[in-house]
Amino acid sequence: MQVPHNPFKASLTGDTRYGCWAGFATGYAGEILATTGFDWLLIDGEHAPNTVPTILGQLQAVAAYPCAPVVRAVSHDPALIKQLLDIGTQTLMIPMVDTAEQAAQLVAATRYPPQGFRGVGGGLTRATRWGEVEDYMTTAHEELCLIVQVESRSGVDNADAIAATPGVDAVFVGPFDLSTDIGHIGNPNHPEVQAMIRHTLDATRAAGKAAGILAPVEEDAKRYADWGFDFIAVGIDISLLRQAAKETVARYKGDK
Ligand SMILES: O=C(O)C(=O)C[C@H](O)[C@@H](O)CO
Repeated sequence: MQVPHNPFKASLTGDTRYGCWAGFATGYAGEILATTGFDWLLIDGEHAPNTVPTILGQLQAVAAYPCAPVVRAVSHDPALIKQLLDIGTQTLMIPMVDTAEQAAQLVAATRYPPQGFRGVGGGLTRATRWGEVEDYMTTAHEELCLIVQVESRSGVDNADAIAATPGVDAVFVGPFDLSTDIGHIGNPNHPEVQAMIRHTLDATRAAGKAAGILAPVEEDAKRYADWGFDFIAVGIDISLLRQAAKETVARYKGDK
């Protein structure tokens, strides 16, 4: 058996890929989303109540569908990264990357020696399909996609070097953290934030890498698509459910 193909990595640039944030932390909800036509799903280990076993369940639940799972870790911890890769994560997103040195460390955490320092799980892991992928250790990196999040003033200042780091496949702007970091709390549309988002996009594309962003408001998502963002999360499952529930109840009970 060969290491599974990663269609998300293969299609990083080209047509804009539309995704949804998956925050319910269950395979059942993830599987529903995977059947709706989104190109990718963000299984959120940063702000949703996920653990390694709940993320595993979601990877298994969506595996049958043409909807690529992207797993976001809660930290830069190499031990956690090792576990996420071992359960079969092939597209990994890491939040709060501020420097090229951090980016290089993250790449190293995803690579076996001598390129990095990932520990060997071998036949114990879903990543190797319990040993069936015999050349996993020499081929895993080819199908692994590392996305780093730029979401602070220092990250934007260092965006060129972060994006150019070998082994970084894409940069994902976190507009809410970025706006908050620079003092425009929760206001990604402030002109200063918009200029920083545009700068990060330009730096990423100049490095030949793909750029992504979260944009749950349609007008914003369309603007970012026009700017050239390659992958955009246009929905958040929890907000979608809440909004639909509120609209439904309002139809019967009014806005009381
Ligand atoms: O800063 C951002 O924007 C993100 O990184 C996304 C948020 O963390 C997400 O949880 C939605 O608020």
